[in-house]
Amino acid sequence: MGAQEAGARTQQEPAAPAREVAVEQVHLDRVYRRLEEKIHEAEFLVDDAEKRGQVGTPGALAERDAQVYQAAVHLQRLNAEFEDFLFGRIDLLRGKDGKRGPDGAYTATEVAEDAVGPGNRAEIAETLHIGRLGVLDADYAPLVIDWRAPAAAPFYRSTPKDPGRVVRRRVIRSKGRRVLGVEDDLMRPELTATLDGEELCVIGDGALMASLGRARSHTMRDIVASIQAEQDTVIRAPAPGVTEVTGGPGTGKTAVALHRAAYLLYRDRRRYAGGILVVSPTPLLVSYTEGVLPSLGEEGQVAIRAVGSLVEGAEADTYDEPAVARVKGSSRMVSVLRRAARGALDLGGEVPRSLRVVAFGRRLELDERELAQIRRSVLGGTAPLNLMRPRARRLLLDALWGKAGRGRWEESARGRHLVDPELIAEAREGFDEDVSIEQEFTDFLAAWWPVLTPRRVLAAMADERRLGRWSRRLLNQREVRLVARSLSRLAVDGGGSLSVHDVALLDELRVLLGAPPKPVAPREVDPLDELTGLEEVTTYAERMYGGGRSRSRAESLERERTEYAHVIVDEAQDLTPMQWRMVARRGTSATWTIVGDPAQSSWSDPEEAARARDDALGARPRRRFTLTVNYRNPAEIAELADKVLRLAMPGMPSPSAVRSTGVMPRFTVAGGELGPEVRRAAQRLLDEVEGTVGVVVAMGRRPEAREWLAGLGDRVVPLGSLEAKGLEYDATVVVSPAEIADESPAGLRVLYVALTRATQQLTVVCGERDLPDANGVPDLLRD
Ligand SMILES: Nc1ncnc2c1ncn2[C@@H]1O[C@H](COP(=O)(O)OP(=O)(O)OP(=O)(O)O)[C@@H](O)[C@H]1O
Repeated sequence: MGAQEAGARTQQEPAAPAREVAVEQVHLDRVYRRLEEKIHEAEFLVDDAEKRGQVGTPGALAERDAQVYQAAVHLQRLNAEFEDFLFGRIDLLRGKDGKRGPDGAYTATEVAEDAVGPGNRAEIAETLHIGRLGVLDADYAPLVIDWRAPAAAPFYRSTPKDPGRVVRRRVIRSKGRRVLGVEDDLMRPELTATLDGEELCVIGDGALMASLGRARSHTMRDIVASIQAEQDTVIRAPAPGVTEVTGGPGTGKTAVALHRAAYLLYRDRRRYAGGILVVSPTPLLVSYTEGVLPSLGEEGQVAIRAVGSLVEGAEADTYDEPAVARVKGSSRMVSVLRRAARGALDLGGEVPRSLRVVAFGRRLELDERELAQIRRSVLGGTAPLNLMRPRARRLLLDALWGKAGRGRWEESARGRHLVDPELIAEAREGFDEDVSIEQEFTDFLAAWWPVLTPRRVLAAMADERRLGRWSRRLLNQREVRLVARSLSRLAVDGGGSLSVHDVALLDELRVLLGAPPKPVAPREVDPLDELTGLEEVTTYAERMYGGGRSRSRAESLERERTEYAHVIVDEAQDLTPMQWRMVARRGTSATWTIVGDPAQSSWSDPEEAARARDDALGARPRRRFTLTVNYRNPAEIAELADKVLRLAMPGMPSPSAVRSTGVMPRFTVAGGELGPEVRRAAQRLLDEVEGTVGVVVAMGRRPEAREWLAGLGDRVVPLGSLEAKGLEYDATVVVSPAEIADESPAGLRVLYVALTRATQQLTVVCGERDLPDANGVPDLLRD
């Protein structure tokens, strides 16, 4: 259903809602009765499965797990008492053909020619209930259709303009086993449709509005009961290549991306057992969204990671100042790091100028010139630095052997020559062994070609002079100073706190250095891996019954995983070129879904980022979609934010807000100190809304903001402007628009993000720089 084109509603008699709730209650009771039957079966199967498991053949194991899986799924669903296990229903006209799909529903999407009779009268031919999981009755008729099944698509796609077979679309609200209410949309108001001889009635104001009005909590909810047609097209888009989605704030990009992950797993579980990676801009957005997939019944195969946590063992906990971030994120860093990796060979303390060893009773020496030549020759290759080390060692030994050999040759002139190649090879082997274990040789190698870690090289870049050398003609002096200073918080070995942008640099260095891989425990051979479509069996069954062993196996597999079958990038407009490279490494043969909004980009050079994104995606075919409706902000807030959009990106269309609250944004001016005014504004909003209040300040103000708001309780969240990305609150306080806008070259776009976080109310507090007019409206928000 298009949000703008909600289906018509007719006046209903007063008893109708209760009657319709009772009708749905009857159906839900049937569903639960069926699930209870399945539970009894399940208990028997689990019991039986344990016995089969002891047989231990792959076939028996597979069968056991398949049985346990079926049982486990139903048990889990029933016991979890999902708030809305069953949430939808569609009443359909007869379709063109009489074929049924595997879920028992008719497959036709077009209406049969004779489905509508004279006087626009029609009989409902099929009623389908849609839920989080498919349930069949004992005769294999569908009691509930899985929301991702093709038969459920009309629930999301049908609009009054293009209704297909749907006459009435109903959203059912339930809690546990109790139906609480229904909301209907009529897709074919011109019809007089009957179901079992009774006229169809239409209840409520539509599900979408009901859901949008609800108070927000600290976690995102799934939107499975009210996905809109344009969103559904994205969720169900074919997997191959790249699906690119753009849309303004609040158009559901994040929600759609997460539902798409669940959909892809449903459609092709075997392929996506390779893992789906969701890259999110901040840890806050990760914790805000990570509940959605479990609520859709999917969690095992999907990793939601902040862009600063993509490298194992490197968890970013700080943000760089915009000017530093701008350099660290730029693709110029690729060349800087390449030079740094090579230059870091001289980091091993005092680098020896010559190599002296004793072998075959002689003193052998390689001088500075000879050593430099060997190094040049090794560095002529393209292998990662640490992986070049064996070759460097070999060339040193060759050179030393050459010298030892000359002496031998001289001896041979006195009649003791070695000409037999086998003897020569033997002598050489002995020579290598002798030299390699000599302390002088091993000490020399450790200092002359040290094993380098990414962190150590990064820390070495904190030396301004050294970094200046490595970035000659790539960075200017000021940029060198900024980067070096920001890295000075790292210890010499690279230990210490990392910024979000450092992590992409570390990942690049990891590739350049080829850091020796950590020894990994051999992966157990799992007979189920060989069997079509049964991967989920282990996941579920083990989660339910397997206990510690299986969980730790799954966790360790997840940790080992560096490549994914599908990569979803949320807030893609914010990835820097260096971050694109890092993400691309995790999906070299993946299919991709990328969602973002250029108008919300906090990256200063969008064109550079676009080039990096093109490189990351390569020649994969792209499919583009635009989402056009803002489900988050009321029109009053969206209109205010539009003023900043016009300044930040003139000509950029803004999404249309789907609802209006009649409550205008409020403006206040802090006289002198900001703190007391911000606290007052937050307190007032706390009294006015039920859920959360976000207080957005410039990044540099974060510590102060925490103090201003201390003691107001956990419904209030202080946030830096960059941390507000993707989040939403019932009400927001935006503190000093001018400060936020001035903080970086992309400041106006960051301000646009800050202004579009509220679902109900917005207060803008002006500080010294905002130049408020008589009504307290800052200059950036005036017409
Ligand atoms: N079809 C829908 N039904 C109900 N709620 C919806 C629907 N689509 C989106 N929403 C709600 O609208 C809000 C905005 O969604 P979401 O955060 O996914 O938007 P976004 O496009 O990612 O926004 P931004 O670009 O600002 O981060 C969320 O609360 C989401 O649950």
